[in-house]
Amino acid sequence: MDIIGFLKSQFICHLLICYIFIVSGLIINFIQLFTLILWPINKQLFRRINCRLAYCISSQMVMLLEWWSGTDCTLYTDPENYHKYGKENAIVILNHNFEIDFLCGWNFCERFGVLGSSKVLAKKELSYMPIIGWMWYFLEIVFCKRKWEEDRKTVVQKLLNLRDYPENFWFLIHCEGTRFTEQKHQISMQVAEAKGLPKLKYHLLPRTKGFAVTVQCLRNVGLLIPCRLICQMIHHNFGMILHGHKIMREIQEDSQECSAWLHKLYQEKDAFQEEYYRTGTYPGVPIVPPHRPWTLLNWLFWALLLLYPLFKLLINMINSGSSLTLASFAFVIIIASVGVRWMIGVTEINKGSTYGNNENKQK
Ligand SMILES: CC/C=C\C/C=C\C/C=C\C/C=C\C/C=C\C/C=C\CCC(=O)SCCNC(=O)CCNC(=O)[C@H](O)C(C)(C)COP(=O)(O)OP(=O)(O)OC[C@H]1O[C@@H](n2cnc3c(N)ncnc32)[C@H](O)[C@@H]1OP(=O)(O)O
Ligand SMILES: CCCCCCCCCCCCCCCCCC(=O)OC[C@@H](O)COP(=O)(O)O
Repeated sequence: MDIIGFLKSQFICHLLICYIFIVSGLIINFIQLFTLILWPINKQLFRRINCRLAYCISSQMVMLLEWWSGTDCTLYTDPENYHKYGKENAIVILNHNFEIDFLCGWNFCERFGVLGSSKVLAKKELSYMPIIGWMWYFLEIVFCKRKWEEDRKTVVQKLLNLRDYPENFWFLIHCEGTRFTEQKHQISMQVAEAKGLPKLKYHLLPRTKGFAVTVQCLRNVGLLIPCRLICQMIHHNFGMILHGHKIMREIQEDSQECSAWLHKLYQEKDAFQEEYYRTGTYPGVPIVPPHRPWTLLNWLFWALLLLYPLFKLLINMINSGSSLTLASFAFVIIIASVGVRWMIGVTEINKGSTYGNNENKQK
């Protein structure tokens, strides 16, 4: 194993990366709190500043993926539309099968320059998560309880608020509403059968209401939705598929038409996945969008800023020889490790919600 490989496997390095993430994240959350003063005076400035502050947090996780783990994500796309990515607003429909699909999504956002402003229709529980969840509050992320009767008003209102957002953004919807498990798949296929829809082999049945209101709220109100970004993600090499072409004429505003369009799309996605397992490739031209240095530079900035006081503190503590101080320090590290472990747990499917498991019984 080379020296870099050795460092990557060391717990102490993981601890330091987490330290930088937590401390910088909390500092940024704190600054975000102060930016609220701007909201009544200059809303657009508030939004622009928060996009940059959010970038400082989310880009650290992207740095981990692209620089630390050395992962590249491949885009299978139509080269004609490639130049539009990041230059226009878009609704992104991404399948939700894996634990780090959000990180691969962020990776593409970074490479197309929309990471700071990226948005998602996310479950409400994520808004309580320290650092990322709190950061999302300032980005005007749309949260839902996944109970349509309760969500209808708030989701529509939040979407309408985004009409005059001053930065280009991608709005992500995982239409399945939950991550894939065998049990959820079986139940959702029962629903598909009851609705007379074709069965899907690799996807849960999409929920259509969130998508329909997103299309309704973000069209004809100043926002362009020119690209149809349909992402397919696979587990073992983070390959992705994406097709982009004009959407305006294709998606109807009527909810029923929207719903039919979405079901057809998932049937197409299922066929792409089947094709991938058969041939090892997706339709479209594979492109790896170029790296940008900013995620690494941002991380180095925070590392320099925060590691120096940490080491100084450590040296002072060791010199002081006080066992109480050392014990308190060890206690803080244990608490922080448990906190990070809990945050990572949020991404784990086996700790996921029961949404989609027992719905038939409830409804
Ligand atoms: C180049 C580009 C490439 C890549 C870039 C990719 C992405 C980058 C972009 C942005 C990144 C930004 C941020 C990402 C970072 C992190 C975020 C990651 C993840 C967070 C995501 C989540 O939290 S997912 C969970 C929350 N989101 C959703 O649920 C969205 C989808 N859901 C909906 O739209 C729902 O309709 C709803 C939530 C609005 C309402 O929920 P409710 O449960 O009330 O649903 P419905 O009323 O729709 O359900 C009832 C209908 O469904 C039928 N039914 C019943 N059981 C099932 C079942 N098991 N499966 C399917 N359908 C079922 C039922 O019959 C009802 O039918 P109707 O005919 O009445 O509709
Ligand atoms: C430099 C970085 C250092 C990293 C150390 C800290 C790691 C912290 C990791 C925090 C990750 C937070 C990202 C949250 C996004 C999770 C999205 C997600 O996967 O949500 C699930 C829902 O969609 C559906 O939920 P289920 O109904 O399946 O249940």
